[in-house]
Amino acid sequence: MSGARIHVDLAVVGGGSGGLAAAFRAANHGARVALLEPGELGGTCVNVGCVPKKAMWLAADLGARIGLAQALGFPVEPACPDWETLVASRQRYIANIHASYRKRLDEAGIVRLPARGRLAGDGLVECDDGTQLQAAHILLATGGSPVRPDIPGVELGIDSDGFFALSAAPRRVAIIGGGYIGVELAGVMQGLGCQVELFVRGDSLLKGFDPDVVERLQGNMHQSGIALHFGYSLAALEAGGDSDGVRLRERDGDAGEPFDAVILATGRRPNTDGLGLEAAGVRVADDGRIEVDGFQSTSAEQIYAVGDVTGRLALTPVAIAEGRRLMDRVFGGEPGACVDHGNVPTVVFSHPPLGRVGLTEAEARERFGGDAVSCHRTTFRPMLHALADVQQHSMFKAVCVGEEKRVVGLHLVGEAADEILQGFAVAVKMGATLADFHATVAIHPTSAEEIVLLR
Ligand SMILES: Cc1cc2nc3c(=O)[nH]c(=O)nc-3n(C[C@H](O)[C@H](O)[C@H](O)COP(=O)(O)OP(=O)(O)OC[C@H]3O[C@@H](n4cnc5c(N)ncnc54)[C@H](O)[C@@H]3O)c2cc1C
Ligand SMILES: NC(=O)c1ccc[n+]([C@@H]2O[C@H](COP(=O)([O-])OP(=O)(O)OC[C@H]3O[C@@H](n4cnc5c(N)ncnc54)[C@H](O)[C@@H]3O)[C@@H](O)[C@H]2O)c1
Repeated sequence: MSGARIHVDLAVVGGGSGGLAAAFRAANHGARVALLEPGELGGTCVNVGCVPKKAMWLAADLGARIGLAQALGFPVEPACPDWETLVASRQRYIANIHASYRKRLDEAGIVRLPARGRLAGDGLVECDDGTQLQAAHILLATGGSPVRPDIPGVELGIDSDGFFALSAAPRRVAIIGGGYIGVELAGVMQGLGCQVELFVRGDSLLKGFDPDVVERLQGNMHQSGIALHFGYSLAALEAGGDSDGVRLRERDGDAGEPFDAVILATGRRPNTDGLGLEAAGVRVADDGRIEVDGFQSTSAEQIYAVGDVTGRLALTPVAIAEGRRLMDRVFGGEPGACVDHGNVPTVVFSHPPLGRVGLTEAEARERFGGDAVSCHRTTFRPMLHALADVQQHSMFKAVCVGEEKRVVGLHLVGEAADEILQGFAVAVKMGATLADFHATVAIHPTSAEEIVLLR
């Protein structure tokens, strides 16, 4: 392909969740599509995000269940998994996804270019292998990358990409950052037999989630043996001296004992470097994200962006939905097609998982006024944990508005919260009231029934 100029209806820059979904949908509408991806197909989610994370989470969850099984009389001993076997099975799963994408792209007639692209103006996309794409429409779906704090010794740490490249389990691990990734990796690594300490700047984990369920999660994480350090200000990473380890130095404090690995989970930023955005007239916000309107259009004609590069909700299903709806609009004859970013459910794959859909109590009070809001909570021990006499509790909370008690927020933490939330998200999106929940007969005995029984 090198040196060739290819004419297409759509050039997709980035073959992650959003780019692939858009490419398939556009091809389905009859468009001629080319997709540029210099790395593995599937982007962050498939290669260094949701998929490998969930594989490790499932393994950690299994480990906890071996302990529960033992308590119920099964003749088994909790043990750490063989890391190599676990990673090999994870990577086999991912290789199958790559193969499936390649096959689907070929079947859809989408031109696949293993190259990095940049905008060259007037509908032209230049690829780093010399190919030029002349496109009627261009979609930017370049995702994001981890950011590291600007401190001395930062290169001694690894980020989430580095976590997925580990060839063995570290014994002692420090994780910096109390967002999604910090919390998820803390639970995963503790569950896989590492000794985890989580260092957080603020006074709680998961800012933006409902504080009641977060507090319950913190209790469960502490119970599982994770050491939580709040109000921690990291000043530097230092080589561990005689050992191979890495020490954390706190601002105005001492460097502690060395860790075998330090994971920096301090946020992500959109991938826009070298994309030629300015010259093409694509406006970039101060924080580096590509600005788009509600229809995914950028400030430049016929150039669109979806997913993490737009810096809105950095979730795979959001990137996919944005890509599909955009292509329904551009090639599918649906001029009003766009994504409703309200009531998007999300789950943090902590141990146990924590999920939300809709507003937190504080957000509801601000939007509707304090008097209009009522909250309904339950805390309980799931049956399996009670049987095994494990002190892990679930907490479910509904935030309701008005006399009719419309449910505007649902916040769950506890076993199976990840699977329970999806169906209830449909109900919240449809405007269900607490009375609708009560009118639904419970499924007994389950954790989910606690939601339709909330008082
Ligand atoms: C550790 C981790 C766990 C996560 N877990 C979850 C989860 O459980 N659930 C969930 O919903 N979300 C999760 N996410 C978020 C999710 O992965 C992202 O929201 C999603 O991948 C965004 O998709 P995207 O298409 O915008 O970008 P990406 O999937 O990042 O794809 C962008 C692609 O663009 C390519 N690219 C970049 N620059 C260029 C260029 N110039 N030319 C051509 N190609 C280029 C990149 O190589 C990449 O493949 C997780 C993220 C991380 C990091
Ligand atoms: N289960 C999921 O759906 C899932 C999982 C992982 C990631 N994601 C997506 O990816 C996005 C990025 O995740 P993330 O965890 O990287 O970001 P995040 O914004 O959720 O968390 C980053 C954390 O790092 C902290 N931090 C930043 N700089 C720091 C510093 N110098 N020292 C100490 N702490 C510092 C922040 O206070 C914050 O708590 C999420 O917002 C989410 O949308 C989703």
